[in-house]
Amino acid sequence: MAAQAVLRSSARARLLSGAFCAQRGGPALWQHHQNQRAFSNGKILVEMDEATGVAVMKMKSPPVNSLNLDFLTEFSISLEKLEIDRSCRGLILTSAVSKIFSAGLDITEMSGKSNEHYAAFWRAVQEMWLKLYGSNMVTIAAINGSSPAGGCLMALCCDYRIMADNPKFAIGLNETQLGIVAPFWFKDTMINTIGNRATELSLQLGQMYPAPEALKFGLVDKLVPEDKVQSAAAAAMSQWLSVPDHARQLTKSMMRKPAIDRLVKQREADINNFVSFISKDSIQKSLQIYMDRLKQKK
Ligand SMILES: CC/C=C\C/C=C\CCCC/C=C/C(=O)SCCNC(=O)CCNC(=O)[C@H](O)C(C)(C)COP(=O)(O)OP(=O)(O)OC[C@H]1O[C@@H](n2cnc3c(N)ncnc32)[C@H](O)[C@@H]1OP(=O)(O)O
Repeated sequence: MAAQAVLRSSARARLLSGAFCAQRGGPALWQHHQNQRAFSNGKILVEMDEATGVAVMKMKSPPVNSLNLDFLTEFSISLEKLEIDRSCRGLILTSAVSKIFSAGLDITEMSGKSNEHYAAFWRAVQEMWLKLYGSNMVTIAAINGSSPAGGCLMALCCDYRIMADNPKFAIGLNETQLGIVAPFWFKDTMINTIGNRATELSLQLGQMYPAPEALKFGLVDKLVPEDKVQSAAAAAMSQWLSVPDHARQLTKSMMRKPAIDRLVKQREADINNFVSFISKDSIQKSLQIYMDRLKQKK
């Protein structure tokens, strides 16, 4: 895919230079055990089944798998490593943290930091989206917990979503509830999944949907009991992998390329937009109020 080609160069350069690995105290090498391979960079664990060509990526950044700069960098590099591995055809994205898929973007990365930091953070968010939404692999989200905002975006980037059938777990793009605005590419990803009107309702209200409602709304494709999420994802994966890769990949590209190209074309403008928006005093105040409420609910 065009966007993949653009993206691959920078992440691959970092991957090959080992800059990221050195920063983490050593290269994230594959560990082999029978038919399994695994690597971990700290916040992400990847287990690959060589017999099926399916990798399971587990987010393990407690307490809530919030997407900070370190996490996003590890995520993109791990994904790139799988993308360039020809034996890997499918990816199941899930969480190793109980009851949480991902709490979305780390709010502390968007509060009280320098403009340079906001720009680096937003570039990393964009990169995560470009890589996951544009992946050539079959991607299935095994949503085993709550998944607000950026966590919902990650799930929406996948080709298929299976969620634990627990009404305590909710998913949605709730940005307006924080007093912030989901950018156009978050919106495009949701429109491509549930359509324009449902997206407008959902985004304006900043709606979080408990699992059963998320299924009705089309935000997720299937609900299964909590302890069956991984096995259901594996079963769905084998169905998806029965389709010839080249035909499925070209079809995926046809569906997603317009949205991907749109961000690729305006990447720098989107970063500048984010920085000027997020650094406003009124927005910083809204985020502070939201964080205070989160802490007070305990
Ligand atoms: C014009 C437009 C132009 C450009 C764009 C402009 C704007 C930018 C748009 C940015 C898009 C933003 C996307 C996002 O993802 S924003 C993040 C949204 N996330 C949330 O709202 C989630 C909030 N969290 C929760 O609801 C709950 O924590 C959760 C996930 C349901 C788990 O609940 P629970 O198990 O009870 O855990 P706690 O609430 O007690 O949380 C534990 C601990 O984690 C801290 N925390 C939670 N979420 C976050 C987060 N997202 N970032 C940072 N920290 C988080 C929480 O405060 C607790 O911390 P403590 O120190 O008290 O233990």
